[in-house]
Amino acid sequence: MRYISTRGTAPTLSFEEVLLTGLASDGGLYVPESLPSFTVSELEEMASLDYPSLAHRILLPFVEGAFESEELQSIIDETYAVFRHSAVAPLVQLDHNQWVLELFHGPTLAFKDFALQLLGRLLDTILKRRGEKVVIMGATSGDTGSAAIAGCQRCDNIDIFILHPHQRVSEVQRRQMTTLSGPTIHNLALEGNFDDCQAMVKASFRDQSFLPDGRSLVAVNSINWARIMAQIVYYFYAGLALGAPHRAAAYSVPTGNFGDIFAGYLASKMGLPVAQLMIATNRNDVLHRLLTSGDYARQTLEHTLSPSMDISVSSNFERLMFDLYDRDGGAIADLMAAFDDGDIALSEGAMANARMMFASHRVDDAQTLACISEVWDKTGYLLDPHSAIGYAAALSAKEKAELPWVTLATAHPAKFPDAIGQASVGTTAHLPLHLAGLFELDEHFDVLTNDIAAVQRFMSEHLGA
Ligand SMILES: Cc1ncc(COP(=O)(O)O)c(C=O)c1O
Ligand SMILES: N[C@@H](CCOP(=O)(O)O)C(=O)O
Repeated sequence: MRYISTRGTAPTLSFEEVLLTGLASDGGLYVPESLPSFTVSELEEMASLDYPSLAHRILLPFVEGAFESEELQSIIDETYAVFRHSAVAPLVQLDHNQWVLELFHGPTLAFKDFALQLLGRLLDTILKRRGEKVVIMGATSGDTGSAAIAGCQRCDNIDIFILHPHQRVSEVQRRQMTTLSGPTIHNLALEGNFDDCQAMVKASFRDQSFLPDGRSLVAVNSINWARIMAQIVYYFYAGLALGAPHRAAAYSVPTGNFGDIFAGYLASKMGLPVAQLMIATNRNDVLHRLLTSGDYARQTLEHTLSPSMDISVSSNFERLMFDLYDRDGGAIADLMAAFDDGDIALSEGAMANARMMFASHRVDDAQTLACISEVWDKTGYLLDPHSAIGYAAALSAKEKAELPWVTLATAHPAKFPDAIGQASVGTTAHLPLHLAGLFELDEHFDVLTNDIAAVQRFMSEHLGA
């Protein structure tokens, strides 16, 4: 399997090379040159597989050349054995035709664990094999940070720097990152928002000259293909449980950086029957406005009750645009250059293609709280604010109400006690036992100004030998 850049001019890479990188050298994102796909009879046979076996079946073609079949299976088995639910990604039915896919049973209570527990293990194996040290740099609006640290802290050959927006993540999210300490783990609280953190990470990947010789950056954000790849699996797992390949389901996905929903799009291209992908956004609704108007216009970032989705530049949308423009890297390079300078309008053909698969819905804070409280009153099920946005969006799809809808429950409600409190449901969500002492542990983080030179100076001064 080879990987190509969405902007057409960077060299094609192997899986091992893609895992060890972030942005392509032309500024694009890597995608597989071609996708594996499954026939109806293969899908029928896959329907009986447990999560780790299904993951192996789906991921093996993507890692070709880097991992043999048995080695991959043992890494996958180890990865999902740390999840607290034996089904790994259980489906819970809340109403007629309404399911939630619980993606929060990993160590840090968010869907990020599915990919980052795996990525950490794949990276560790490759770095040991190559005898190399790398520097991990990531941006988080709350969940990627702790999942990346938890996933990669086993790696001997890394230093890890995670940027989060100062005072813009929940206290539980912050503590989950900042209490994971060690000489190679660095949490940087940036006096800015998530877009600033993400822009700094991307700029650092483009010019890595601030690092000492021999070191290079590896991404843990969804710009790294390995993140997307691992997230494809749970769409198959849910779809097969609900009758695929003979019945199609629709998926509602709380969306920020467009990585999770892009994995659903890939699942459909690989043969899973997907009736619709619903982009569920909070007030930061760039993608909802794009789908409605065709204009891809920047927006001032707002702080909401669903902080992990407080994102206005969705990295992975570029991967979808690449397909919408018939994989024409030159066209994407031109569009992204124009987007750097302002707003862009997508062609009618591209928008028509996008609307064949995607719908969108925007949910504000008041609607989020109303959804948490209505679902609690009706079913006794407590949604976190991000999952509530997904659920409210699924319910909004009235003309498709005959479909089975799967809302991706992307985080555990205990990560957001303030929002749950505001929903006045008369209950609280408890942290699982392994995090019960979170509020007693010491925190370690440095507050830095919103200045890339300051961040890069900090990094080069704090790199291990
Ligand atoms: C809890 C939660 N829900 C939804 C999202 C949005 O997912 P994506 O960025 O892949 O669109 C995030 C952040 O990525 C998140 O942490
Ligand atoms: N919502 C994320 C933001 C980073 O997105 P990623 O999927 O590209 O890592 C977070 O919680 O950190």
